[in-house]
Amino acid sequence: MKTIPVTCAIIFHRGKVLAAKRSESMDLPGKWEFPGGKIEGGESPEECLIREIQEELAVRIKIIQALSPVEFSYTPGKIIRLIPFTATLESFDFHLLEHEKIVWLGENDLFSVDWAAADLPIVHEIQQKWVKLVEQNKPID
Ligand SMILES: Nc1nc2c([nH]c(=O)n2[C@@H]2O[C@H](COP(=O)(O)OP(=O)(O)OP(=O)(O)O)[C@@H](O)[C@H]2O)c(=O)[nH]1
Repeated sequence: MKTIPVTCAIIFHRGKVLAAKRSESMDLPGKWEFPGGKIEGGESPEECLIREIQEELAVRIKIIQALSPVEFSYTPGKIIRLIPFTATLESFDFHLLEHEKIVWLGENDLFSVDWAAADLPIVHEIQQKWVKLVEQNKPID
């Protein structure tokens, strides 16, 4: 069975987290996710995630901490290992280079979008740890 490692960023800003809607040209069109992508040869998960967020949203992030990875299969014979990290923003000028739209979700609307199935355990973990994560993912200045 092939396992594909995919990183994703839970970007905190002003007490909310960023969710991104996959566009028609992507897999799982119309589903919501945490932006990120597949690890490419030789890079660490953190290097992958910083690169993917630049490529998809044109912003720089600072990685803060790892959450629990999720393994999920959409297609027989293929497993995605989704590796989440919380992060803060180091630049703010978003350009949506792949996604259809983004929204910022607070604690009470975490489940208001149609998440990709693999993301649901991550959203539950975020909800459980919400207060601590908001505190730990505040910019220092
Ligand atoms: N980035 C990302 N991918 C996710 C999430 N949840 C989830 O099921 N996936 C799935 O993970 C797979 C890889 O994601 P991707 O398409 O963003 O990877 P990528 O940018 O490297 O794309 P590529 O296929 O063009 O090289 C896709 O099948 C996607 O649907 C998520 O929260 N973030």
